[in-house]
Amino acid sequence: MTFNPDHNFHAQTQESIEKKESIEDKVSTPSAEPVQLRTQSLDTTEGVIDSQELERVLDEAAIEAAGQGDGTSLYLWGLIFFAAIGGLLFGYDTGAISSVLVQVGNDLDGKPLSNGDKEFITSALTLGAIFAALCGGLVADKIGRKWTLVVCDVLFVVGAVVQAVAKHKWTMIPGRFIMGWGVGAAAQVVPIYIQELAPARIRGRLTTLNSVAVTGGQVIAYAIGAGFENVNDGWRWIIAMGAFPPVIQAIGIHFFMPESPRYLVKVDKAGEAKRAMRKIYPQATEEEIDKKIGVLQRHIKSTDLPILVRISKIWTDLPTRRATFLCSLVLFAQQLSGFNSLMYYSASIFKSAGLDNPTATGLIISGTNFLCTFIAVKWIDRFGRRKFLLCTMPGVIAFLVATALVFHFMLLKTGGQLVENTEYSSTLTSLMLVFMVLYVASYATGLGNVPWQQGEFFGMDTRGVGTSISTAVNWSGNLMVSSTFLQLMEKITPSGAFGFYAGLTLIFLILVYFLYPETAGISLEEVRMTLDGGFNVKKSLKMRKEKVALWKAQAEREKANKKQKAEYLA
Ligand SMILES: O[C@H]1[C@H](O)[C@@H](O)[C@H](O)[C@@H](O)[C@H]1O
Repeated sequence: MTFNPDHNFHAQTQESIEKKESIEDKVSTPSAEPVQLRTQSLDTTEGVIDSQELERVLDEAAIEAAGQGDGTSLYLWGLIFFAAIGGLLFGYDTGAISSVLVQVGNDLDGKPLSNGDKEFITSALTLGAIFAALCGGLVADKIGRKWTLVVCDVLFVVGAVVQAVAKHKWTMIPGRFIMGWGVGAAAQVVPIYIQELAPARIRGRLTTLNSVAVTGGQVIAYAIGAGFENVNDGWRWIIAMGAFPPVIQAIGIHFFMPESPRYLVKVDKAGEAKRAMRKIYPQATEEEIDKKIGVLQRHIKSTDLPILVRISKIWTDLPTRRATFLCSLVLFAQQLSGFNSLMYYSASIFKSAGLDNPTATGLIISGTNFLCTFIAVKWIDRFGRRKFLLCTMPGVIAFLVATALVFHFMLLKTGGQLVENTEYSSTLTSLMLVFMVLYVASYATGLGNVPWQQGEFFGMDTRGVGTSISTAVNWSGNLMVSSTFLQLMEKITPSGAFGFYAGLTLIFLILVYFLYPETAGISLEEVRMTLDGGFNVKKSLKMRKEKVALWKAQAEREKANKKQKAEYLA
């Protein structure tokens, strides 16, 4: 048989068009039979189908057929940039506190802050964020994603101004509490907005951009903090600077950002949704846009249950209960591994340890966290979420223990406590820094990022409620660490505090090993099937193994095809 180099490509395109048409037929024909797709059947008539999966296939088919790259447009990137300012502010406002605490001196109430005051100020933001996480999703459903972001911007600005002009602790604390509402709501809404805009094929990757924005915001906060280290009232400027990005975002929202098409369809504004879609997908035909709107309408109809029903499903529907438990577990583990004790108080620790530029040194911590986030973003899908956690959590434990040991020897001469103005061994101080950096690197590649992939554990109808609960659990863990760390160091010494986090992380590692299934590369439908009847870790690993074998075979085939084509052309 003679080889026709174009044969495979025509066949593929034809196949994808056929696949797309057959799926679209099913979508627009309520009485149609279930479609056999990939490894599972999707019943569009009962609303069993996960529309993300369906959308993904539609996107893929449309893109493959039209040969249009990954389906993104400059406009879409612009939208994601403006939305990610919310993540940047989350990072900036949580990261800035580290330098603020060491620079505030006697500026509040004319006396230095006690450890309790520092913890109170820091955790006021976290407390606000817990409340906001619980109701951010509901507000976004009521007034839309775009206007919720505007509300966040207002909260960011008001919170920043109140803190920047504060003369008393009791002005500073409410200012941070208000800001916390902005942070918590933005943390909830930005990923939702990005997810609803992004083409399904790169949705996961675009969502992790939010993590990049958060950790990037923390680096910027540390860098600005270091810049203002020796400036009079510098801490007020550090906080005040957090008031500018929200203004830029609000302008972007006003002139540039459309409401999420999904939300528009939900509130019966299909015309506006179409206009938004046309801008987001300039390469799509009018027919494709109509089909996408059809998918959204059908899907919203099948998943738009009353809020009380959705909340009760978290408990009554067993796979959803397990999903909520698992997501809360790893998001709690993320916080109780103690990372934010460094994010919030590293400058205070470094100052007590006698380092000259504590905030600038802290940049190593936030910088490592930021850079290692990219490792997670790049490899998370290929390597697998479970594997990432199981490989990095032992590193977190080991380097926490190592840090605790170094502290133990370093602080022998001051009775185990960090005492300011003491000359500590420079070798041990450097070793402390090295182990802290390694600890942060292990944290950021696993625990810092993997738990935020939580959305894939839930069905569309419970995703909002389920992730609100687990996000609130995350902020609660954050509150526990931020409101106790300094006193914990006082009571059980720094070495005891880090050892304590190591012990907690070990317990979480054991739980992850026995309970956390692999979700990478498994379709959303399959993830839910995995949680049916138990946590089914083994089943999920088997499924993934089969998938990986399938991909490998496919990759081999593609390679052989390419080789054959190259040989033919030669
Ligand atoms: O994933 C993020 C990230 O690791 C941040 O650096 C940390 O401050 C947050 O608490 C966490 O949720």
